[in-house]
Amino acid sequence: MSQTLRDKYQLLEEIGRGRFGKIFRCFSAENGGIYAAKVIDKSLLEDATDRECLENEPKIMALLSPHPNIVSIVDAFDSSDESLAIVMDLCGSQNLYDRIARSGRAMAEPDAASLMKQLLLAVAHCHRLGVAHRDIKPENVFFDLRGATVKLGDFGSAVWLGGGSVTGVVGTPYYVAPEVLTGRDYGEKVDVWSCGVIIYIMLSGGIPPFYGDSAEDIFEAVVRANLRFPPKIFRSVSASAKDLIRKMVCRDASRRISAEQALRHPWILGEGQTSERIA
Ligand SMILES: Nc1ncnc2c1ncn2[C@@H]1O[C@H](COP(=O)(O)OP(=O)(O)OP(=O)(O)O)[C@@H](O)[C@H]1O
Repeated sequence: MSQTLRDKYQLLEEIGRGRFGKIFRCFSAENGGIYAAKVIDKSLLEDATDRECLENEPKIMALLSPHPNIVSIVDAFDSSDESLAIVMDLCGSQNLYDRIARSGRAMAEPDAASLMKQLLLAVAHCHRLGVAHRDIKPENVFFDLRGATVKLGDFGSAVWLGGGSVTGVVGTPYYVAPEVLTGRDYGEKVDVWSCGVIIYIMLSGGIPPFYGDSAEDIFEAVVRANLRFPPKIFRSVSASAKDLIRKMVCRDASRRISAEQALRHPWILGEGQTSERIA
């Protein structure tokens, strides 16, 4: 008989809930480690796409692990029709969304550049292995337990592209790239767009570049892709940061820079320390 989650791990308290399951802190008697266990109740998976995505999640995490800026998978248990459990790195309780929301003001450029560099290292690793995350947003950017290292998580929407492209609307309104919404084939550059939106939000103190009162209004603004830097908000933001955002939040995916190229941009290389402050 195959081993179950509870044979190997002691489940401790619940630390989070997703659409299909719960996250627990857990203890391994075998190595004394403390991890996070995501337990998915398969009966809650309504359609075939959800089922496919969730069954893909541990496979994609295994392909990407280990990487210092990605939540690594440690173990997985699949009881074919009841539940799926993923044991992974335990992250701190604050994600990037909480950090932005709690501070209530624009993040200093060196802090934003240091976080973005780590996120781009994770994204470039995914892309090198043919994986697009497809749901990069501050809520999925976790930190290690010390709160120092970025860990990209939640690969529930990720897809293996294998050098090709896919279709299908996946993602979260503020962060989704226009080519996802227009129904065309798209590739891994959708993640670069989302990272560019995150830089904008970090440097604006929480204001997204494309917004509206409903999901439809946000989608329309995304498809128009009219990127602006209101002087009231961006007056003290460096020209270098804006240049990088423009190159990442670029409507034409073929002209949009890659994650590798973004890592070589002066704002990232100089860790957000720019001498100029011209609009
Ligand atoms: N590795 C982890 N370490 C610590 N906490 C985690 C970890 N993974 C998830 N969590 C916590 O559990 C919550 C739910 O995570 P999960 O990835 O299942 O779902 P979600 O992204 O909210 O939902 P969805 O099911 O829509 O993808 C997170 O917001 C976070 O607070």
